[in-house]
Amino acid sequence: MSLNVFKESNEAIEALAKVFVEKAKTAIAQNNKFSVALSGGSSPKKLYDVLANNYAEAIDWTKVYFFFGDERYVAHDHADSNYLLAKNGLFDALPINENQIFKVDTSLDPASAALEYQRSICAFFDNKTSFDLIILGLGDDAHTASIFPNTALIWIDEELVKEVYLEDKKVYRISFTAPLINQAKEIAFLTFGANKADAIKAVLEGEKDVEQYPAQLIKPVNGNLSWFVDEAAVSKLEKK
Ligand SMILES: O=C1O[C@H](COP(=O)(O)O)[C@@H](O)[C@H](O)[C@H]1O
Repeated sequence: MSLNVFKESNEAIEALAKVFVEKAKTAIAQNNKFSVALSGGSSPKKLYDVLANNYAEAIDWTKVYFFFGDERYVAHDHADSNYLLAKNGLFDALPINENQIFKVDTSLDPASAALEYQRSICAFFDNKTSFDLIILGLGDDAHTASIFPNTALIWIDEELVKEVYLEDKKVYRISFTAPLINQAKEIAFLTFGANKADAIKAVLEGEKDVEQYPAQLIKPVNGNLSWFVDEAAVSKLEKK
């Protein structure tokens, strides 16, 4: 595990953008394609801007295949949609075709949407599922993707994608499970801001308690795990 700490969040985002581009170049050179799963929430917005504005010519974007580590169970044009954020920031700004974008079909019921997304992932990878890069965020409560504290999703070990109902928010989400995430070649957390300091401390230095801190589940089987954070986010860590 590598912890990359930057003074400002913008520097952490720039560094992750460089890793994205490096991994894409390597994967495209080796396999003629690059598979990446994007995170949800607000943190990736600036990353999309940096990739679209500074790296438009750096890689062959027609060979990049996009997935979503989690998605809100809303229509694709809903303001909460993770797909919509990526569409506005990235897909519309770069030469990316519809067939390169794997979005969750939220017109299906939640369980069918999860099953169908799993099916399309397995088909893309010909059942040997291993993303070149999975980008994750971290919630203030130490959730990642939509693996929230005290939810059944924490204990899933068979399925790759699963629906989850969040009782407090009264919403469904569709999420990658930890076993799927942990198969990735590269996993990168992008997390910044003082409001993440307790969660990062619990995940990296707290006692093992995946029920409370689901991001502790993220341990790549054969790949690499790295964190891109700002100083504020790690201000409570003992070892930096
Ligand atoms: O709900 C979510 O939150 C986390 C963190 O989001 P952020 O807004 O603090 O960036 C995110 O990683 C996850 O994908 C998302 O659905």
